[in-house]
Amino acid sequence: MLKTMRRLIDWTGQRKRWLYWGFLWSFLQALFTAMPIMGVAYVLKLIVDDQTGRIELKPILSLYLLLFMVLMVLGRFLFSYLRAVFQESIGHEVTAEERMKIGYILKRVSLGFFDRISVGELVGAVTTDLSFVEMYSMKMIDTVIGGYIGAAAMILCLAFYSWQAAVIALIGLALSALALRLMGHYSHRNAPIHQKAQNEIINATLEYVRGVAVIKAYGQEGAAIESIRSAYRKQRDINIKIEREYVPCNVLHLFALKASSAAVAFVSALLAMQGGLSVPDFLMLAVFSFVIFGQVEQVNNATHVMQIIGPIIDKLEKIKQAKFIDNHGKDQSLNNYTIEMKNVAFAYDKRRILDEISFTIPQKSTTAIVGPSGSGKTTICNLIARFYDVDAGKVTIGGTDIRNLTLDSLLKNISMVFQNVYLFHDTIGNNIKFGRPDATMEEVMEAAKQARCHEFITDLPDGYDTMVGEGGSSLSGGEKQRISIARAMLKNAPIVILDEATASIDPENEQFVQEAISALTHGKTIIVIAHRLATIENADQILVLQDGQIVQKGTHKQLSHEEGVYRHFISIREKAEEWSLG
Ligand SMILES: Nc1ncnc2c1ncn2[C@@H]1O[C@H](COP(=O)(O)OP(=O)(O)OP(=O)(O)O)[C@@H](O)[C@H]1O
Repeated sequence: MLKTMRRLIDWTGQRKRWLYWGFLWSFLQALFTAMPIMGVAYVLKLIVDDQTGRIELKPILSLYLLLFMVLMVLGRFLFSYLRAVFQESIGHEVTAEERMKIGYILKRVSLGFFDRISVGELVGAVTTDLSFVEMYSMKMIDTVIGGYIGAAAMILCLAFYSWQAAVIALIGLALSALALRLMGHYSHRNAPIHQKAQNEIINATLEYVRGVAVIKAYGQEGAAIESIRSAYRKQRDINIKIEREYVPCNVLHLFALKASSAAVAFVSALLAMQGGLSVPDFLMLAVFSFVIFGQVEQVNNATHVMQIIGPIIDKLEKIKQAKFIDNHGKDQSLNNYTIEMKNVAFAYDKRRILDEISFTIPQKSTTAIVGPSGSGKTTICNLIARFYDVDAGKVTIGGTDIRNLTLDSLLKNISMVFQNVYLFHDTIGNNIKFGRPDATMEEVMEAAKQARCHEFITDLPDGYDTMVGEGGSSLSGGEKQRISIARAMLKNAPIVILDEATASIDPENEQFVQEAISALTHGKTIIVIAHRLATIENADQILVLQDGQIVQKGTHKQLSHEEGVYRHFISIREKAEEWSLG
């Protein structure tokens, strides 16, 4: 627990000194809790002395007492307020920064990072995990450190009247610490299992929601729900196990403190009976024995929570240690957009996908990439946009190795239109604006007009303010495609990478989409994963990929006269297009 607390304190970074100030306020708060008790005992002593005729009390004393009490109460509330102000905002501030840091990191890592970490783990980290830390971290630090500081202040006051009572209180604290250590040991063992079960729940739920159409179509609700149920069962089991181990340790911890409180009261009574302690002092120690461990009693929760927070911090550290793909890049402007791949090799993990790939795409020309499914067409595009780094060889734009650019300075030159369009759960206007956030509404509409989607947008009841379902679920394939083209039009980057997804679009929509694409690509350097014969035939260059290698390169005219994959591919396409026309 102490290790996790130290990590949490370090985690607060620059705000660490606020925490330390908070500890000082906790100490003063405890003193201002103890002092009224001591004050009352003192006054009691005076009253007894007065009644036994040893002294004569002056009436003004009651006024002093009242003033003292009011001051103590005010002081206590003031320090409690200061402690809360100094400590409690830290958690919110640090987690907000942490979320932004993670967002920034995710923007700059390679896509391979997302293959190594599950969506559930990532979503869990920025939602439930960080919220947990936000809610509990500072409270728990305050409970533990504030609790022990408070107890130390009270024991100090006890020692002033009876060293025996102080020693007993210390023994009680030590025994409770032992029980807490045992609790920490169990929690430490269970926390990663708890975390894993939580990630499984998020993964299973996301999987279910994403695949709900397929699940319904195949009538497999039962099987899909089963994986969610199994995740919930695992979490239930680990929670029960945690509770079972927690309860005995907790009982031991509370017993040690309560027994020590009772022993303080008992020893004080003995001392009073033997004349070693006045009656008012005895009464005061008895009151102390009830309040001394007030906050320490709650440290049991902190021990448990700290053990959950430990693996969360591990996970956040793991995400934060992700290497930025553009660590060595510089912000540079490009003025030539000729793309070149030289002897490029690439593998996902260990599976080699591309080998010895070399080609040049002169600026303002169109290059079509064709090849069988899985041959690596999308992978080539991903390497040009530096979603991944090449394993060998290099990719240059305008003669500059793209590894020498920051991602921002590279990607501002590239517009991408993907086969699987993703639209955000936001208005249509904002989805288009994503291409250039500072664009005016007029510019958004102009891009939409060129992308042939203005009309259908204005036909919607809320026009550009129409909310799009997550992933674009409330629009047709062709509509989504045109909105994504409008987004790219607004960006107006000199290089356009296009996954020409025509298969899922009906002929009427296809014509609109083609018109939109022509408007987008006019005068740009274009790389297109081509499916339509017209695109392939009109390209300035065709790259034919097979088994991760470029097996043919040239214009349609040149390649049609060569024996090889291209001729075969074209004949299949011709048949397919005849079919779709027929
Ligand atoms: N993130 C990934 N991790 C591991 N393997 C991947 C990943 N993405 C793609 N692959 C594999 O790499 C190979 C090439 O994929 P790629 O998407 O580049 O092919 P493609 O030619 O564009 O295919 P299609 O025409 O079907 O879209 C495929 O075998 C695919 O399974």
